[in-house]
Amino acid sequence: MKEQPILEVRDLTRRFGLRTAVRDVGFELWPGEVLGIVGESGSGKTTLLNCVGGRLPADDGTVLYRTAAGPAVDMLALAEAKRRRLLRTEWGFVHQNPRDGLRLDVSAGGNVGERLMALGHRHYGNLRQAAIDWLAQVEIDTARVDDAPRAFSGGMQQRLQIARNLVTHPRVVLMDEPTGGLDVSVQARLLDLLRRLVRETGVSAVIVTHDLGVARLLADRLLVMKGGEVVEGGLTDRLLDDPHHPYTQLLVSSALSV
Ligand SMILES: Nc1ncnc2c1ncn2[C@@H]1O[C@H](COP(=O)(O)OP(=O)(O)OP(=O)(O)O)[C@@H](O)[C@H]1O
Repeated sequence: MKEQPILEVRDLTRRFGLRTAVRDVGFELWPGEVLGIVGESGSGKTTLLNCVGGRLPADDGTVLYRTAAGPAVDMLALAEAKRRRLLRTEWGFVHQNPRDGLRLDVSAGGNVGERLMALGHRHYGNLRQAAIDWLAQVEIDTARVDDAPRAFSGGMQQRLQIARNLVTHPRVVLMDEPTGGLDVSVQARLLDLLRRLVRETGVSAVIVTHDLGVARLLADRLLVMKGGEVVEGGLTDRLLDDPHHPYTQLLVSSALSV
């Protein structure tokens, strides 16, 4: 059977009052692909991601998702309960600030295990073992399994948020500046980890970042946004080595000069 995109976004538009934050944006995400969305601050990246991930209503457009069961559904037109169930069982969302994606007063193990519980897993020993396995995967000392993430460093919290998202084996993960707000050395380690995990799990991912270095390391393909619109898209190496649109040329040359 011919491979089909797992996600097809078409003509997505979102306005805030008179300002159009995202205008007629479309893209496809293929199975196992990492798509990076880059652009300067205010270009609409986060708004786009939030609309695709059901965190913000869109004014227009479709988000066609090919479900694990087979049929494609428009996530924006689904009944709320169905949409929530799919988001919980087949999607993940990694926030820039791990505090937005974790329960800070619940133990690290609980943060990972409760996602499995939400899918109906009940066996305590298995939940705990899965949590321990995932802490190890994201390089958190498993002796910290009972500690609350409030006491973790920013890098550890972010790795825990990633474990919490991946433990359920989602098919699509959306990430908003996953390495933003971290020290450069912590960022580098997290980037290596993310790169390994997306390869090993084969998850399809959309990653919003303003950092072209992050985009180059993680993304197979890039979309460049400016003023709410996509101005250029293409394979990461081609796009960064030979940008066609003047705005992309500016982004690339200013990233090289810092
Ligand atoms: N809740 C909101 N209310 C009003 N305007 C908003 C809101 N959220 C975003 N905007 C506007 O929409 C536009 C796109 O913002 P968005 O946050 O999506 O950009 P971004 O590319 O993600 O930027 P950043 O990297 O700084 O987060 C901006 O002009 C912003 O001011």
